[in-house]
Amino acid sequence: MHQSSIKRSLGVELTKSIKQSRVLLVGAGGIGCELLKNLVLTGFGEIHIIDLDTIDLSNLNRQFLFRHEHIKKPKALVAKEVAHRFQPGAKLEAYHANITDSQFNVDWFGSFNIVFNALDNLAARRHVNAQCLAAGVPLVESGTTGFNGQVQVVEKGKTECYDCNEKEAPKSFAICTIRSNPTEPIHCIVWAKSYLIPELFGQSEDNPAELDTTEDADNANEIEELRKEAKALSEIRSSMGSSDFARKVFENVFRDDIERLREVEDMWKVRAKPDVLDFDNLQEESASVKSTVSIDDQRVWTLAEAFYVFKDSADRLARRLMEMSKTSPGDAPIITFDKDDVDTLDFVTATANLRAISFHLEPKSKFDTKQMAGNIIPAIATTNAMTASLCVLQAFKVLQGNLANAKMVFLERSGARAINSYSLNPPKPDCAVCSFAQVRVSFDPEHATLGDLVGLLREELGYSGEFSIRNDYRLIYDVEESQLSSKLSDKGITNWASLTVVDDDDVDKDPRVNLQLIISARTEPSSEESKPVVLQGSIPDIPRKPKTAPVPPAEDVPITNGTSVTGKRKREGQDEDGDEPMTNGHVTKKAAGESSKSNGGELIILDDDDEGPILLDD
Ligand SMILES: Nc1ncnc2c1ncn2[C@@H]1O[C@H](COP(=O)(O)OP(=O)(O)OP(=O)(O)O)[C@@H](O)[C@H]1O
Ligand SMILES: [Zn+2]
Repeated sequence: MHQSSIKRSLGVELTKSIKQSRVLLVGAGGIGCELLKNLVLTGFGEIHIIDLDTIDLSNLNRQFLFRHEHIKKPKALVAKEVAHRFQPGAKLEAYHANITDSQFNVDWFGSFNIVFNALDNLAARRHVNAQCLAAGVPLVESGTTGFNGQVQVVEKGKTECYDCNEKEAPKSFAICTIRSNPTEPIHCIVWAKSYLIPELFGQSEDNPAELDTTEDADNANEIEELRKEAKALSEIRSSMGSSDFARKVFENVFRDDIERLREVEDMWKVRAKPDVLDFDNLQEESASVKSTVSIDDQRVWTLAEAFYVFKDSADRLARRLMEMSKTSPGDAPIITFDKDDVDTLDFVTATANLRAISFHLEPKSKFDTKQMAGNIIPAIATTNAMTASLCVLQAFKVLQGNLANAKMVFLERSGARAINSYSLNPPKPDCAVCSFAQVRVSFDPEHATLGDLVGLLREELGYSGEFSIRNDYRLIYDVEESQLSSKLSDKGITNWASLTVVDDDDVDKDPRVNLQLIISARTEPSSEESKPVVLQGSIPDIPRKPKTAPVPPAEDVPITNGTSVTGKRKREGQDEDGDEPMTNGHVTKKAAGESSKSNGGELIILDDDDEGPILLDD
């Protein structure tokens, strides 16, 4: 958009603050490329871009700033160079670096008006969240998976932070589901990939990550059964190389095992018993299957085809393993599942489908199996583009100081609307990440000890009871600590370290909220009388932890734990269809031809050729 149209749409005031803003963009991947283009074209005054990665062939389909000739070059630098061409007057700065590096300290974060996260991992997101809270800089957090997208505005003391809500643990499946009672195709795929392949060709794992091995009552019997079967399979394993190998595997898992399960009558009251598969029948039926069938990855194979691929891939893997033992005798060779290793993918697709058919579940194509087994959710350029635009719309509210109208926005396909937005919740009072007080402390790296720091907390900040000090990685001090004379630098505390003091006193003693200590190395030379650890600024008033969490205002839709993208969260009040009650957020369309109203305030008009302008009045 031309600058004068922007001024007309957004108003003089907002256009001016956009121009004067210094913003940081963390991540120049799928969302980052789109966002950078938006920021540059909207006229943001100064944009700093950071990304630790280099460009890969697989990025080119959606990270549109990158071309073939850029492969292996740093994303941040290329993104800067290419985006600069859109707006030659733009002031851009690029860093090919990790955002968690200590050079990007709190003061550096504090030099920006807004930070945008366009990251792909929890650790970096958490880090930026914490730094923005410490620096008091607003953060626009975003993420996408497939067709889903999410944008969240975070401002210390005013909104929930990224960590106010617990994040969902990676998905794992109960052993009994995988082993005995698969009810979805994914259960068969996980069985093939995380159980059968390791047992036959790899190292039998006691605790594969995808299996929940907690020994509760339900699982205990299964674990016992599993051990018995593992033994049978390891005997089969020793027949590898003989012409019987595939038959032995097949008869173990698709005949004997299924027969055993069919006898557990209780299991089949509400669903059909699994079918026993017959090796000889299928051998006959598969005689006419083309030897190239496994190349056909889009079409779901028939039972006979799956059988053919099973036998063929089992033989390929067995030959490979024997070859490997010959070339490196002594080491026990193993083959593990890799979605890009065709032999293992063929084996997983074929065995998962044989199992799916046996349990009356839907078999999957090799292509789908690859996505599911590799936990791949394809990135979708359109979702990234829409999410990046929503980030900019939210940034406008932040710049206008209009947080009351800023929103948590979700893009989704399942609900009635593609875009849903919700008022921002106030910070969770018991969130250890954002409910904190903060002090700055300078220290003399050569002399300061843990005792000096603990002394400062006791004497100047009034900590009398039990408390502990930790950093992101470990405990530095607690009441049992005896090494008070160790130097802080020996404890890994360097310039710009951030430590958290946790008041461990009982609730009845009215413990303080967490205290964040930002520690910087002293710049002026130490004199004889200067203390090794010195509080900067005045003594802060550290609030007490709330006893019970206050109820959020009634008009807000509470946002709690669940599934989504930036933090894998789901909203309370959302029913199974994904239709949630809407409160404030809504998207309305303005009749085509109506003129755009520019009040420099809350209305944002987007031009849409087909439908007329779209008014986002959120
Ligand atoms: N700690 C970090 N510091 C700087 N940049 C980071 C950090 N962690 C992740 N990133 C960057 O964030 C970007 C996230 O983009 P995106 O989700 O599109 O991932 P991708 O790796 O480019 O693509 P995909 O994972 O889908 O193949 C990546 O370019 C990645 O290098
Ligand atoms: Zn929080």
